Amino acid sequence: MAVYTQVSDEALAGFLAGYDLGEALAFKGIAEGVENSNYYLETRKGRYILTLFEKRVNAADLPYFIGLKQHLSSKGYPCPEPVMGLDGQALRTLEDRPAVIVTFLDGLSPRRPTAKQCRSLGEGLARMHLALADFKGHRENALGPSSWRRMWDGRGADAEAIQPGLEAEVNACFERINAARAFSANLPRGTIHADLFPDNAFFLGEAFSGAIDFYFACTDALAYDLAVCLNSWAFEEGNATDASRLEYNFSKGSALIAGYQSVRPLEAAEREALPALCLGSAMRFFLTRLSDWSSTPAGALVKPKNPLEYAARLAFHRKIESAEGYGA
Ligand SMILES: Nc1ncnc2c1ncn2[C@@H]1O[C@H](COP(=O)(O)OP(=O)(O)O)[C@@H](O)[C@H]1O
Ligand SMILES: N[C@@H](CCOP(=O)(O)O)C(=O)O
Repeated sequence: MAVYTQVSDEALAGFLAGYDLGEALAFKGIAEGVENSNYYLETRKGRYILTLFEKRVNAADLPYFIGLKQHLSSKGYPCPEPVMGLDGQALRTLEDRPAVIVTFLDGLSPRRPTAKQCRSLGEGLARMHLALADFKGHRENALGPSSWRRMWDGRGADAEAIQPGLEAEVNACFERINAARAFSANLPRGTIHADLFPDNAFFLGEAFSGAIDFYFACTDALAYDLAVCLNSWAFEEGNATDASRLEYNFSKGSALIAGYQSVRPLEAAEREALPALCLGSAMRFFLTRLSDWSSTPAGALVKPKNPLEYAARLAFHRKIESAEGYGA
């Protein structure tokens, strides 16, 4: 579960005294999530999420993330809205951690997204890109292409240990990424979510109702965000023992791209870059998962995510030559 920091009753009461929310009527740790400690909070004013930021989030980035959510909320985009304290600040301290309260978002994260939900998600992603077009904040993508080689160096044996032959496969993918123009091309850039997986998107029925967890958001190619979503929404989930049988679901992928393009049509250069961007974003999640997999001790509170699910995606993308291969 992802509650790394316990909050005492006294600390919570003292913290809430800094807001105009009243006292807590309900306060419960949330099991989902892997990065930070999240609590469900209810007061007479409404329902909220209280987040305490743990070690992987750089405290210096927090004003950027808060500003981004304020910007989206001010445009009516459905996302958690930071709640200000009586001093006008959203970012405060609780149990020696940076902490924020944000509004609670209704909706459910799909376990197995349908093609209709993929289309709606694509629309929601493009609307997010447009709503953020005039956001002034800037943050480099700390997990962008220049970090991948560094993350991979020295990890070949870890990869071989989970699947013989994987080191050579990953090296072959790096050759393909290095040869691709996508990462140096002048693709349209802007503020991207960079982690809009199904567990970070909410739906009411088939309709996208909002996005959460903006803690990887950064300035990067807009089509890279679409590639992250194709990876996380359009592959049929396998299980821990048979991740190699994951397959691209053409109907879901093509619905996601169509939904995106119904709001923001892709430029020719973005279409051309799509296979390399999909390969690159699969590499990014493969590498962070491989690192977590190798460094998480057995019996740890949070179960690391399976890197083989992303090795399967790498193998798929290496064979795709054009955007048509994804149903674009
Ligand atoms: N604003 C919100 N409204 C409703 N539920 C939320 C909200 N923010 C987080 N949650 C719940 O908390 C869980 C963990 O949040 P998340 O931001 O993904 O955590 P982490 O950054 O630790 O991975 C989500 O899966 C969701 O169930
Ligand atoms: N989406 C990433 C892990 C990040 O977890 P989140 O709970 O913060 O979305 C992955 O699946 O590897």
